[in-house]
Amino acid sequence: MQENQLYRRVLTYLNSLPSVEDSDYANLYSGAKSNDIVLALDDNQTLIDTFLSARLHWKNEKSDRDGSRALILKIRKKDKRRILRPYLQHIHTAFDEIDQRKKEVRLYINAEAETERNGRWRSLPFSHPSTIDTVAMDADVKNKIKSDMESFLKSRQYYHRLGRVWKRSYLLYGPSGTGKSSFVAGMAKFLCYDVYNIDLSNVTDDSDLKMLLLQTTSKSLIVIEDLDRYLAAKSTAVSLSGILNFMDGIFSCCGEERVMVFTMNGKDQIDPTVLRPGRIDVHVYFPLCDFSAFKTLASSHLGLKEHKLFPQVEEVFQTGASLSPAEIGEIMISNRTSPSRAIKTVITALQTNNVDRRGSGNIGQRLTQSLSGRSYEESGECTGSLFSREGSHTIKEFRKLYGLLRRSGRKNSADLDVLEKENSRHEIEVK
Ligand SMILES: Nc1ncnc2c1ncn2[C@@H]1O[C@H](COP(=O)(O)OP(=O)(O)OP(=O)(O)O)[C@@H](O)[C@H]1O
Ligand SMILES: [Mg+2]
Repeated sequence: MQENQLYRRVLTYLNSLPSVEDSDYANLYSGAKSNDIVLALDDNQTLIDTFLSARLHWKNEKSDRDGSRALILKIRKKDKRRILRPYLQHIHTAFDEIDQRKKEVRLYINAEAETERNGRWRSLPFSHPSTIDTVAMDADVKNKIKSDMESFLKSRQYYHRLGRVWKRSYLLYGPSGTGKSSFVAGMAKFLCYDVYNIDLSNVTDDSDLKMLLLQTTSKSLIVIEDLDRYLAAKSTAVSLSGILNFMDGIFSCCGEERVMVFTMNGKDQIDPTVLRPGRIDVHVYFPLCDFSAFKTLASSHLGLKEHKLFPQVEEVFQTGASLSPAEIGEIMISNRTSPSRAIKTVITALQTNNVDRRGSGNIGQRLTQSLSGRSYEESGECTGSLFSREGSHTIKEFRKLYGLLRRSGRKNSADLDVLEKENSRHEIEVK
C-alpha cells in the first residue's frame, strides 16, 4: 500500500538529467522561484542516461488499463552485473543532493477518494509566509518548542535504542486567530519537512485514513486541523478509534521520522482518551493577545519598539480586555501608514470588546460552556459563585479563576510534567 520510495527517487533523478530535454515530450512547470522552469518527463517517454561508460535506457510507462505508472530500465546484459547496484546507489546519492538543494517544502492535500492508483495525495509548493519567528508568542515557550524539535531531529539513535518509533506529536490549542495554523507552517519550515494536511471530510473511513498515512513519506509533518470540531460534530466518516489508531497504533508497523500536529480550539470537549498521557507528546496553549504579544505585533507590523500610547494600551489590557492576535494584526495592517491611529484603533477595539463582553455576559456563557464539559470536582461549586458575581468580575479575574481551576484539575491528572512560565498565559506541557 505504500508508495515505492525508489520510484519517487528515480523519477526526481531522471527529471534532473539534461537528457530529459532530448525526449520527444517533456512537461514544463514553473519552479519554486518565479523564474524557475522545471522539466518533467511525459508519460511513455524514453530517456538515455550513461554511467561508468554504460548506456541506460529508461521509459516512463503509464498503463492504459488502470493508470498505474512504472519506470522501466533497460541495460545491456554485459553491463548489468557490473553497474546495476552502483548505479542505483548513485541515484540515491544524487536524489539526496537534489532534495537538499531544492529545500522546497511541499504541501500535500488529500484529494477525494478515487479509483486512480497514483495515491490520494496532491501536492503543490508550500508557500505559506509564516515562520516560527513571525508568530507573536511567549519567547520562552517558542524556544522550548524549537529545542524540542531540534532534539527530535537528532534523536534517531536514541529512539531506536529505546525500541520506540522515531516520531513526535504536538497539540496546538487555543481560541481562533491566535496563530496555531501559522505556527504549523513555521514548524514545517523549521524542520524542512513536507506538510501532509489531512482533510477529514475527504476521508471515507478508518482504513482510508490508514491508507493516507501509509502514503506519507519520511521527513513529513502530518497535520489535522480543528480536530475538536470534527470529533464534536461527528462530521467525519472516521471513528474515534480510527483517529486513535492513526495517532499511535499504525506507527508501530511503519513510518518513521514523522511529526504530527493537531490543532483545536479547546480541549474541554475532547474525549479524554485522545489526550491521555503518551498519546500526544507536547501540548501548547495559544492564548489571546496580552500586552507583551501586542508589543511584538506593534514591532513587526508597525516598526514600533516604543510609543507614547503604549502605557494606555497596557492599562486596557490590565482591565482584562483582549482580542486575538489576528484581530489586532488586522487593525495594524489597515492602519500601517499611521502608527498612532493604529494604536488608538486597537485601544478602542479592546475597550469596545471588553464592554460588549461584560454587557452581554458572553464571557459567562463561554465559561459555562467550558466548565460544563468538566467533571463536577474540577468545576466544583465555583461555577455558581462565578456567575452570581458575573457583573463585578473583570474578564481577567474570570480567567485567573478559570486558570486556577484548570491548574487544580491538572494536578489530579496523574503524571504530566507541566512546564509553565510564571505570569505567562502561554503554556506548554511535555508528556
Ligand atoms: N500570534 C500571532 N502572531 C502573529 N500573527 C498572528 C498570530 N495569531 C494570528 N496571527 C495572524 O492572524 C491570521 C490568522 O491566524 P491563524 O490562522 O494562524 O490562527 P488560528 O489560531 O489557526 O485560528 P483558527 O483556530 O481559527 O484556525 C494569520 O494571518 C496570522 O498571521
Ligand atoms: Mg487554524
